[in-house]
Amino acid sequence: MTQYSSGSSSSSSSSNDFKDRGDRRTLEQKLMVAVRIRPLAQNENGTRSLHAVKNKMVMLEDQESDKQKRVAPRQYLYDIVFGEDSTQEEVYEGTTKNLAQDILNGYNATVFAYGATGSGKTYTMVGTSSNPGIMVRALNDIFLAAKKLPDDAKFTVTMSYMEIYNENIRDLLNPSLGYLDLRDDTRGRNIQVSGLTEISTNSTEEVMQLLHRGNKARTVEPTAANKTSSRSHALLSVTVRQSSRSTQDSDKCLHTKIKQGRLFMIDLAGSERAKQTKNKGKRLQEGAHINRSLLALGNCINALSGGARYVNYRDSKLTRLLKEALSGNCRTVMIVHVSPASAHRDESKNTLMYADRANKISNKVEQNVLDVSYLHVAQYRDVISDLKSEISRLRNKMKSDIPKRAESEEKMPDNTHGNDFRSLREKIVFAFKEQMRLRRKLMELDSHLLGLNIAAEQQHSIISHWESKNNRVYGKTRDSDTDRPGTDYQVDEIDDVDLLKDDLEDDAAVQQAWTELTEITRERERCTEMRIVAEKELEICRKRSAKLEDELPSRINSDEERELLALMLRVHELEADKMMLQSERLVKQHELRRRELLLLRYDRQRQISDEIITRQRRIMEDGRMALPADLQNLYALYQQEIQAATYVDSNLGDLAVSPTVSSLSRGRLPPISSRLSYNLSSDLRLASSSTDSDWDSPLPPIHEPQEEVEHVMGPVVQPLISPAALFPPISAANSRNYDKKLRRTVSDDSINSMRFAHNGNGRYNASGTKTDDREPGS
Ligand SMILES: Nc1ncnc2c1ncn2[C@@H]1O[C@H](COP(=O)(O)OP(=O)(O)OP(=O)(O)O)[C@@H](O)[C@H]1O
Repeated sequence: MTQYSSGSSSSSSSSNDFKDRGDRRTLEQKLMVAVRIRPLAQNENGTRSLHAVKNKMVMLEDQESDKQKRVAPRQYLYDIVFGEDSTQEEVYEGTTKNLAQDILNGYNATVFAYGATGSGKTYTMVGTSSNPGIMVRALNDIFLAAKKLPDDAKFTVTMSYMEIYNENIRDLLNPSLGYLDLRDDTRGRNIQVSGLTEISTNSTEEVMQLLHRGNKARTVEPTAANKTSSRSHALLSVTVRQSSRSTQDSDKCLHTKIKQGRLFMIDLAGSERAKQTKNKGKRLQEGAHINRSLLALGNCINALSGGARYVNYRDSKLTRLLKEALSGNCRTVMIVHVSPASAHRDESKNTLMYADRANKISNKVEQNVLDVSYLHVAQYRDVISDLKSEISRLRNKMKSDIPKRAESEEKMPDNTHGNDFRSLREKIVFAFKEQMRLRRKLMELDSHLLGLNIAAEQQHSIISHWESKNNRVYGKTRDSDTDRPGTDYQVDEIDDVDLLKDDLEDDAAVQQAWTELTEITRERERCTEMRIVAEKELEICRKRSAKLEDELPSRINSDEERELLALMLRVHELEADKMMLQSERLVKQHELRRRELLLLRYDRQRQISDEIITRQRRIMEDGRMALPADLQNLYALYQQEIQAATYVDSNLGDLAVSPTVSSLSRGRLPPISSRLSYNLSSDLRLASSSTDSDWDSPLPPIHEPQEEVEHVMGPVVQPLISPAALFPPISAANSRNYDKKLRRTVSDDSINSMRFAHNGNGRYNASGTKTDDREPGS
């Protein structure tokens, strides 16, 4: 299943607005419109109605009637205009060359050729063997650029090629599959062509052969307007995926950076007028389908250029597939083709106007970089793409070597052959099933390892929290071994037996976390060993499959057998699709867990910051220190933030008289606490201030935390696991009981909610239930 969602692209244009979002770069990208004017054909009588002016403008001559009225010729401005004598190389360099590099940098891009029938679209996109077009040149450049990548970067190119003919999708790399379904979710996103052949290769020659094969399979018919008129829209998709492994961190996790870019190259069928093409019957019906889908495309372009809030992409399969290119995360180049001949003036004018509207469309594009900080997530996609290559190799084997088959037919009596074929088929099915089992096992082990890494991080956070809390509150010093379980704290001064009891309980909590951590580490080692064994088994299985594949061509004896095998491969393909969906779900689940952990960390940091502010404030109030102006400004900003959050949180209706403004105008700051009423600031200062002084503090009152975690900064985004479940408020005056309560929560809820239950045998499973001892993937 091929996905046509989330894409992006970059641009070399300096006018683009790049924003850095951490690792990802986002930019506002205008749809680039290029115009190519094809040379006059021999049968066109030599008069021209349009020509290029200075690579940016097309001048459209008047009609005879306008000339008499002395109407000025129309001028159209575009990003770039190629005149009649432009070469294939110039067009490629001016429109697509930069995209090839962008794809390697993890951006998505689309180039599509638009124009009336016979205007030169296929010439630009496909070209001839002596003068290749954009598709071949772009693929060549992608492979050349990939060769320059560092050796440790893993690089794969996957391609698919399809056509939309009469609103039906056909696989050009495997036309025998018949019509394919287009699927998307209810909101029209994640568009997928089910069952489309995706071939993964690192060989330029193979890609060129595939492209040639696809072009030969395309529906092309002669019409009065064009001897080789394309009767379908052809869509070539090239996906480049790079993963580079970098440093290992203290947890021995591999950090993998994955960049994925996709280049979509589309040769649209030409818009046509029945009068000009003189089409009848089947040709006329094709023309109607072509025009309808181009009309849908035109409507989308109109809506987008006019800034419409709703754009209807659902009118044709073409627009559904182009949705991302037109309005999503994708850099898009539209190459508009026109004939200069006077006879085609009206069509050319329509096309130029169409292009003019498209000129106003812009997209937000983003680099597709996934920083995978956990072990092996990157392999999910590899697993699926390996499976798909396996299937497509088998398919190719089925088709090749027919002469050999004929020879073997003569040698073998009928029933021997039947048994032989059956046994081979069974062996292939078995080998494939075995591969699927092992790959699934690997995937599940990886997923389990990811979960263990997250659980380990969580335990580290718990340990670090309790330890820092003890050091801070009771001024204890730790000996050098406290990082390990079973270590005693050195207590300087203890005059309270209860405190000592609590200390011991804290210590027990830390110890428990350490115990959990040791078990997690043990489980991690066990899984890693299982993984190594599974990988070895898979390698053996793959070799066995390859041997069976080699035998295949000589064993197929009839079309029925071929069909049977094709059916079997289809089943395998669907299995692979299913596995892909499962793997994507796993990746999403892990991403969610990772974000939960991140939220917990941020919340912890925020609590520490609040504590620092509160303590510093106490010192300032006690010492009656004057506030420096810049700090006062910062407090004002802080106050505004809290109010904004409070407003959203509690839907406070009437904030007409802003306390911030009124308090600041009196040179004082309003209270910090969001729960405090604004017009009682002086009472509140008395109620919540840390001192009994009548000194009029310029600082906001201190907010005393209550039993539950108070969010001084206003409402926080709640992670799926409440931060309170992991970290108690540092500043809680009566935190001892609360701490005890939390400790229980830490060891039960947090782990449970991360869905890692500890079973009786000291093993963790990812299901969150105390079930049996089954190995992942078994
Ligand atoms: N720039 C060019 N230089 C030389 N020949 C060209 C050029 N553009 C187009 N041609 C020739 O014009 C004819 C029509 O071109 P082409 O088939 O590419 O048109 P098309 O727009 O793809 O038409 P259709 O929509 O009917 O498929 C072909 O014979 C092609 O070789």
